[in-house]
Order: sequence, then structure tokens, then C-alpha cells
Amino acid sequence: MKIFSAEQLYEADKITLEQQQITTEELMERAGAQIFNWFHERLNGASVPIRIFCGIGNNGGDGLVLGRLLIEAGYNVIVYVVNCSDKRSKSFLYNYNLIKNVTTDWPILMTDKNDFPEIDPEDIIVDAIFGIGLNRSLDGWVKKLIQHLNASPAFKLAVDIPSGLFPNTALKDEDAVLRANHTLTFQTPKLAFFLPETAQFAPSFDILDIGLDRDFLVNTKPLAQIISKPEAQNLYKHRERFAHKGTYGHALIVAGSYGKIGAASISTAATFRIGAGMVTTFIPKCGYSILQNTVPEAMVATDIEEEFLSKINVDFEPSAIGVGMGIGKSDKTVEALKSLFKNYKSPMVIDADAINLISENKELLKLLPKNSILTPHLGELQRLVGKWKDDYDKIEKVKEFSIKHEVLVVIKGAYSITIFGDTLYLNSSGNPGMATAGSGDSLSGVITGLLSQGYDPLTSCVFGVYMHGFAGDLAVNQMGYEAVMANDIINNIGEAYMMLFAKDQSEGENN
Ligand SMILES: NC(=O)C1=CN([C@@H]2O[C@H](COP(=O)(O)OP(=O)(O)OC[C@H]3O[C@@H](n4cnc5c(N)ncnc54)[C@H](OP(=O)(O)O)[C@@H]3O)[C@@H](O)[C@H]2O)[C@@H](O)CC1
Ligand SMILES: [K+]
Repeated sequence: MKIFSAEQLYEADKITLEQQQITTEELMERAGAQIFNWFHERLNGASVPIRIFCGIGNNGGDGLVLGRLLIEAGYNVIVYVVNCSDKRSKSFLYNYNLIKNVTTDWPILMTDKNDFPEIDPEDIIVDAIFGIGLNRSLDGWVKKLIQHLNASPAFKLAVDIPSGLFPNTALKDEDAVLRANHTLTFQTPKLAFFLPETAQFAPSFDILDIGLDRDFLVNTKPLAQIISKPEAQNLYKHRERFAHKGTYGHALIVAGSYGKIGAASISTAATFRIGAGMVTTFIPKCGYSILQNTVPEAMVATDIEEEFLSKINVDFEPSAIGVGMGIGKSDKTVEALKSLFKNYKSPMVIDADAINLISENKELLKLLPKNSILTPHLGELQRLVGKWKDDYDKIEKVKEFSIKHEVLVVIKGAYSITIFGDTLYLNSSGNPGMATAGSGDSLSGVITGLLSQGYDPLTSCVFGVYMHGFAGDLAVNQMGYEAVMANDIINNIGEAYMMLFAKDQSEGENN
């Protein structure tokens, strides 16, 4: 699914009116009716008070349509106009007049904080104050109104986007945003719903299809793409009946140091589970028996050093390489990486300490094979690209980095983001149970295993991140968030493949 910017949505709006020969008011009626249907299906005529707060732009207009339809259906509705300016939009005014036809309880005009109503915990609050037209942070009594609403335990439903939240630019004042319980967003979710600093304001949402122009939606390059099950299904490559282990490549995992041989075992097991044909794991000598015991399917090659990596040498041409998990930061390991990057031109997954070593020895960046994949967590990312001001600045910095060094970057987090040049993919699978040691090592193994099978680097990232998260969702369903360990994620990769095409929706919420 695509995420469009506010500017693109206004463009879609304009094209829709032209192509479908409809007025703004007709489109607004569609939007309001969709929200009404959502309510009506759930409330089924219940008499709970619904307090609709409308701004003076088109978001407020949507609120007025909803109010009118709810009143007509016999609901207990109180409509407020947050009258912060006299620049009311044309469609707002049109619907302001219409609502007067269906009730003698005209909308209550609010002009300062003396007009704030008392709200019972059982009431429903509808936030139609500001939508994607917000162009500065809220202040004055309107900000106080938002805080008044936030202080109430009543259920808060936001229309299109919580008021005060910018759809695709940074937030400056987090005390001036409605904390919605749920958001009904038009046509596509907004980027802010997925980023760490702003997702808290829209913790859950439904997307309402208001019939914006299909051609525009299909042919326009979006701000970002969300990867959910349908997209992942399209990325999956079927196995060939006459396949043999060579068909799916011979991956090389370069990992581990004294005390961190587990990182090598975990990433090796994940490389196998996602489907690599063969895996050789290159580790310091001290890990030899451990690895042969924990992953007997793997071949093991060892460094001349006992406890860390100093010179990486294998006698085959790997189909993919995953490097960095638990390798530590010895000086000799920097040299080992240097020659690895120089000698092998296969696509590489670069993780953990390999990323840290690159950050400390920037000359390594020039040696990275083209289209290599870096999978930093936030601390590693910051060391790599420097500090960022906010989530959007972070994305811009990573885009620049990706373009400059011709690499892909996976920013790990609640919605992991894959960045390739100026293209963004947001992953929808995964859960907080996966914040556990070794989870990242298993992801590196998954991506390496996909590369090894011949998936291209971008698909390996996007599909790998999805499958890893999906396996984590299945693990959580079996044992709960707290108990999940990295091996449980790996052990559910098989189930994730089987469930990928199953109709059952038992996995995570936003899949
Ligand atoms: N796109 C679509 O396809 C469809 C969109 N639809 C709906 O339209 C919504 C967008 O409507 P919109 O453009 O009228 O903007 P909206 O958010 O109502 O607010 C604009 C007003 O707020 C003001 N203002 C801004 N910041 C402010 C601040 N900090 N403090 C105070 N005032 C501030 C600004 O005035 P200003 O003072 O800047 O001149 C202006 O008057 C969208 O979210 C969706 O709900 C649907 O109906 C159908 C299809
Ligand atoms: K809103």
C-alpha cells in the first residue's frame, strides 16, 4: 500500500473532481458518509453522546457531514465549531448550512476556553478540527482545547489525522496534538502514523476508501510503501521442482568473537531456515565446536586467531555474504573487513560491529560492494550518519547516505524502514517481543539467505524484513511478548512461509 504526502493528496483530490465530474462537496459527502457507516456498524443506534469538534476548514466540513448523518439516523449528537478564524472554507459553510436543516440544536460556537464542555468518560469525542491542511503548530486556546480533550478518558476518534499532527513533516510541539484512540484516515495512511516520534498519536487506524482517482493512485510515486501480506506474497519466489541445494546458493556468514559465538549460530540458522542451499560460517577458532554442535548443517571455516577475526579466507565463491554479527571491534578485524570488501563482490549484508567499524573507519565505506545492505539499529545508525533532529531528518540523512554510497539501509525499529535511494518501504509485521538479543542477528541471516537464493538486494531486504517480523508475530502468538527469544523467531520462519498464503489472519494486527 502506498503512503502519499499531503501535497499529493490535494493533487489527487483535484484530479478526482475533474475526472469524476463531481464537486468538493460531493467528495466531502462521500468522506463523511464513510465515517458515518463506520460508526453506525459499531454503535447500532446506541444513545451514547457523540461530541463532534469541527474546525473551519474541510476537516471540519467532514465533521459536519458526519454530524448531519448521525442526527438523521437518530443518534445523540452535539456539534461544536472550533471558531478560531473567520476564514471558513466554502465546503465547511455549505455543510454548516445543511446541518441546520436537520436540527434545531445548532452547532455550538467555541471562541475561548470558557466554552470548553465537560466530557463524561462514556462520551465519544470526534476530532474534526484540523486535517492535512495544518500549516503550523496549534497554540492559544485551541491548543488548550486539545489538552482538555486529551485529559478526558473518553474514546477519541480522529477524522483523517489527529488534529495538530502534520502528515509528513516534523512535529514541533507534542503537547499540541490530539492523542486519538483511533483514526479514520482517507484513502491512504499518513507517514506520521509510522514514525517513532509521532506514531503514538495514531496508535490504530482504519483506511476509508473515498474513491480518489485510481490512475493517480496507481501511477504516482508515493512517499513510501507499506509492506503487508499482499505485497509480501507478490515478492515470494516459488521453488523449482527440480531444485538441488546448489540452486539456492552457498552463503557465507562471517560472524562471532569470544563470548559472542551465539551471534554466528543464530545468523547461520536463520540463513538456512529462510532457504539458503548451503551455508559456510567463518568464525574465530574458539567457536568451532560450538557452531558444529548448534548448527550441524553448516560448514565451518575458522580464522587463524582464537578469539577474533583477522583474515577472512574461504575456498569458494559465496552467493551472498552476511558479515558483522558479534565480531567485536579488534584492530585486526578492521583489516579483515577491508580485505573482505576488496576481494568479494557478491552482495553483502553488513550488520552490527561491521557497521560500527565502518563508522570508525570511514575509508571502508568506499570499498563496500554496490547494493550492499546495512542493517543498523538506531545507535549504530547514529554512529554511521550522525545525529538527526527528528524522524524526517533521519530519513533524509539515510537517503543521502544510500544515494552517496549506493547501498540499501534497513533502519530497524517498530516499523522497520528500508531505504534505497529516495525510496522508502515501511514494514508492517513484527512486534515488541522481538526486541530481544539475537533478533538482529537472525534478520541478517534471513536477508543473507534470500540474497543467496537469488532474490535481488531490494527484495531480499523488504521481503526478509517482512518474513522476519511475521515469524516474530507467530512466535508471540505461541508464547507472549516477554518469552520470545531469537531462536523462536527462527523456528517460526517455516510457519511464516506456510502462513504467507493462508487465509487465516491470526498473525499481528497491522498485517
Ligand atoms: N484531500 C482530499 O482528498 C480530501 C480531503 N478531505 C478533508 O479535507 C481536509 C483538509 O482540509 P483543508 O485543506 O481545508 O485543511 P484543514 O486541515 O481542515 O485546516 C485548514 C484550516 O486550518 C487553518 N490552520 C492551519 N493550521 C492552523 C493552526 N495551527 N492554527 C489555526 N488554524 C490553522 C487554515 O487557515 P490559515 O489560518 O492557515 O489560513 C485553514 O483554515 C482533510 O484532512 C480531510 O479531512 C475530505 O473532505 C475529502 C477529500
Ligand atoms: K482531525
